[in-house]
Amino acid sequence: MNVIECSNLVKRYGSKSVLNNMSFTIQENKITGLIGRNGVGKTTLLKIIAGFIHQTSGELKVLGKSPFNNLFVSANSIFIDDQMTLPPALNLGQILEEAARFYENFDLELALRLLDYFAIDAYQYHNNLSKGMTSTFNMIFGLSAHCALTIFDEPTTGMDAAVRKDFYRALLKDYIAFPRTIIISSHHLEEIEDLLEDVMLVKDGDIHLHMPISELKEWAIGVQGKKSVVANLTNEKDIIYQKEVGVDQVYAVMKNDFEEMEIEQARQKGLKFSPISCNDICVYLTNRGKGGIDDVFSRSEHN
Ligand SMILES: Nc1ncnc2c1ncn2[C@@H]1O[C@H](COP(=O)(O)OP(=O)(O)OP(=O)(O)O)[C@@H](O)[C@H]1O
Repeated sequence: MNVIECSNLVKRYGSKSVLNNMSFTIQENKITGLIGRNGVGKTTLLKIIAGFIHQTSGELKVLGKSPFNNLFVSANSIFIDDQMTLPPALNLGQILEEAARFYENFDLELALRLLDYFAIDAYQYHNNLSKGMTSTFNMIFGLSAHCALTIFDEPTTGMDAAVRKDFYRALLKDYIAFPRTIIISSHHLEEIEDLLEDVMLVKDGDIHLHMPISELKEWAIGVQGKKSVVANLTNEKDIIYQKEVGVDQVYAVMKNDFEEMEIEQARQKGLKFSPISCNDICVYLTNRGKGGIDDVFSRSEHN
């Protein structure tokens, strides 16, 4: 079953177009990573899915319903980010108790055990928490809600490395015990890739790539060697990244659609092949085409 069905989704803020004709589906009980550069529209998309804001046009069904202002979607989904506003008059323990009354499958016992593990006092108030503790509490809230659709928008903001690691482990353990559809947006693909089943890469207001992480791991290949030999091999291929690595030597990254035999022949001509991490593939694919940061400095050095 598809938990999310989205076709030709458009979102504009005034004259600014953020999502352009986006179409995709997300199946039930999968963990999907939403990846993209700053400002590409990840939060906008997630807020539309959660029913917080309305799309400008296009069709969106979440759990079979149009999500905007829909009580069924609200009761069966949760959106966690670092801007969550929770009742200021209630302490953390009381907030969790109230949440347990709203969300049918809320695991209050788990929430209290996690609170205790992360040394967060249940009598504290949300407004008084540090940045990292706020994210940790929000994560506990989102995890314990056990909603059919759970959305984490950059959930680890402010968390230290140890807490981040614990969070991902808790998420995985809880997902195994209670499978559900989870979307995580993050800038740290390398940290979450072991958790993910699918990756959705957003670029220019559209889904640039949507595939299982296992396929993404083999999607690209790096080749290094003499410029003319590399050029011969990569002729007519879409190079997604290239840099000079010495005198007459170049390193290039491209989609891996080579036959085994082509690679073997190229090796015999002195070329070296290497795998590319999922994180690097996403960085290369979402490059803004303005060169690297070094170019900014080399231009000012030349002035
Ligand atoms: N309420 C709003 N009014 C006007 N523009 C907005 C509004 N919310 C977001 N935007 C703009 O829409 C674009 C996408 O923002 P969004 O927060 O969805 O990006 P993002 O991919 O989540 O970014 P980041 O990775 O930095 O969190 C940005 O250019 C942002 O300035």
